[in-house]
Amino acid sequence: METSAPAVDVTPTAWTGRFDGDGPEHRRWWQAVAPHAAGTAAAGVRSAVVLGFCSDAGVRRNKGRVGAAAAPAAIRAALGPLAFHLDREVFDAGDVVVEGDQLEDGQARAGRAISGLLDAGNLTVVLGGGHETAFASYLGVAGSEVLRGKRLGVLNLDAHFDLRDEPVPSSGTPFLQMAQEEAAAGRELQYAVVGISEPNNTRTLFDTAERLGVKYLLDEGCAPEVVETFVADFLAGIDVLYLTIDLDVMPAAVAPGVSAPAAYGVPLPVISAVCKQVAASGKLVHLDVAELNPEFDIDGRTAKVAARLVNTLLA
Ligand SMILES: N=CN[C@@H](CCC(=O)O)C(=O)O
Ligand SMILES: [Mn+2]
Ligand SMILES: [Mn+2]
Repeated sequence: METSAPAVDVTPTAWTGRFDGDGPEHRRWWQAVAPHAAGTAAAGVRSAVVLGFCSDAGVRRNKGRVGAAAAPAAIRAALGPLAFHLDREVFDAGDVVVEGDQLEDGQARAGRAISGLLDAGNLTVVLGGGHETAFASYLGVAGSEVLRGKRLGVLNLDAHFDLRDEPVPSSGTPFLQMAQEEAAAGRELQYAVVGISEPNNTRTLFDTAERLGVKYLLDEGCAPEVVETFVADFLAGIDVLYLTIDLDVMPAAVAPGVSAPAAYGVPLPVISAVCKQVAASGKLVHLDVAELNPEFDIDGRTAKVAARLVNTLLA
């Protein structure tokens, strides 16, 4: 399958990692990932294409701790040394960079790049960026042929609803923006969230979630079997899935490198199980990982978790 190159700001740079040999038995991510423009997909298995979204403009607007613009490079650095056990090819399309406060422009450009990659038959993986990444992802999926006539579901693993009603878009608004776009298109957003922290979402946000018919699980209610049933029920009502992981869904000890670390959080094994479940569903068309802030990461802990989850989702 031929893949077409999206228009991005930064073309892929070399990936690095430990070298144990050139043979496939020694292969690590850094040896397996090829620049997107040079890639062709293996027959039968969708290629994955990684795209960075270097942005913390939305976090800044949302009064958070900025630094997520450096996250795509940090996640690539954490992925590079991992042993490569995947059956699919992986390409790197480079980065879309949000300059200054030009968030809407960056989201639109990333959206076009994602749509092109989806239309070429790829599984797209966006490395955010603050959670404003999610609206870029939505633009990409909604603008793609993969959605035509299909029921879209957005599954967010997050301590926050990100349904803020604000005068300008930010990292706190993407899912309300999606709901508004879907309504304008005569559809209803199918939005579910796993890991909501009650003390970190105001009554207004719960009311908005209720009004929009958002399905959610509180962090304290995320027993493994409960989460599995919740995700299975959500998957049963949709055709195509966009999965977004806000790393602050996990406890601060696991994911310290975020704008808003979680006091409680959903354990990594539960989040990992969700990733396996959605990957096995056959409905996943697009995913992103958001809110990593390398400035606050401890020993690359959060970047390693992000890399591990991306690896799980593509396996
Ligand atoms: N993407 C982040 N969203 C959260 C941040 C909360 C916080 O900074 O405490 C929100 O807007 O609710
Ligand atoms: Mn969050
Ligand atoms: Mn979020």
